[in-house]
Amino acid sequence: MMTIDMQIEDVNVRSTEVLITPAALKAEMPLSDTARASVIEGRQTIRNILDGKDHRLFLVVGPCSIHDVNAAKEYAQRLKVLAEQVKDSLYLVMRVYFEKPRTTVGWKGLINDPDMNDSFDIQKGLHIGRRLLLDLNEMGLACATEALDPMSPQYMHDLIAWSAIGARTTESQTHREMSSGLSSPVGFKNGTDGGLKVAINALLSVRNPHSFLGINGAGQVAIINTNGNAYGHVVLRGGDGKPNYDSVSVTLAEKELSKAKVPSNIMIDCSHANSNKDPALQPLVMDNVSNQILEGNQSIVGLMIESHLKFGRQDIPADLSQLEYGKSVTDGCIDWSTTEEAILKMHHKLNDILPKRRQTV
Ligand SMILES: O=C[C@H](O)[C@H](O)COP(=O)(O)O
Ligand SMILES: C=C(OP(=O)(O)O)C(=O)O
Repeated sequence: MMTIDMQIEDVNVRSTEVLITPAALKAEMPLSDTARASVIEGRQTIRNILDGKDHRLFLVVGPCSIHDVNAAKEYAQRLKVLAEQVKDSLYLVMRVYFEKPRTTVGWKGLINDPDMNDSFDIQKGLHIGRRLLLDLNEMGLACATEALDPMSPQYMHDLIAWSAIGARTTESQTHREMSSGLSSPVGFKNGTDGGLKVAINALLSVRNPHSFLGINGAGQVAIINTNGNAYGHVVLRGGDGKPNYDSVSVTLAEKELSKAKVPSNIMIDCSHANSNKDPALQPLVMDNVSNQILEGNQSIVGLMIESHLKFGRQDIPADLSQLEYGKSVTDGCIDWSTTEEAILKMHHKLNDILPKRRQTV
């Protein structure tokens, strides 16, 4: 005889667990005056670059993902020194990615599984993430992240100067709605197939007010009513096995942005499909972008570089004591000395020309 399962709710839900509220996490780790100043300066500098009021390029540079706070802090100390050296031409923002969108499955980042052992201690992940962002901002480094889970900005966006919406979520209404309320500028990647239309549609959506379901600081389900975010821009990351950082692709992107009547602000992601996922190719992309600027490009405002202390990537071992310090556990990265060399080269190449371009005031 056929047995019928009468359960109609939570059929596929194993369990739920109540989390700390955003307000309680912030009360445990409040924004210090120094960190606040760093966030304000970071956001305003990037807005000024997007508005053509600051001649510099902004570079989002750092590990593909953060899994080890000590390595992230060591990286940050080096980046801070470099940022000072190149500050006349390049504004360096540290890539502090805690949430990884996966093509299928895999480790989803420090917030989701901080112990990297499928224990999914999100409560711990939120604490570690907020603490690290506070520490980095207190060092005077502006931080960038990918806004993936629509709830996590409530916990730490007050410490973020620039956000990305990734290639897998640029077309998602949920992510466009969330971005319309984010306090930082937001870069929308082109789709994984290389299509730019989804990112341009995102810009047209995100600049408008939205009302949607979310959580408030007290952790209550709420209607979130937003003003719209005027500081959206596209990020070219290549796709479908082809790059799109070259001057022809950039010119085509400019034409599409102009047709959509949105500002011609383009960021180039030197990694992902623009480097065919070979991190060693990223400095070549950086150099090509420098040459485009020397030859008169007016639309490129920033770059993204995946970089860590050590070159390459590693799989997460079952025995975590076997993890190699300072090496990515997601996409491959260039190492620190290559990063330093490539950024200094860009600075020396562009230092004279940048003050003469894009200035609106
Ligand atoms: O930047 C990171 C990865 O490209 C992205 O998270 C997808 O990774 P995956 O294809 O290894 O899942
Ligand atoms: C996931 C990322 O990129 P993309 O969305 O372009 O694949 C990333 O920058 O970490």
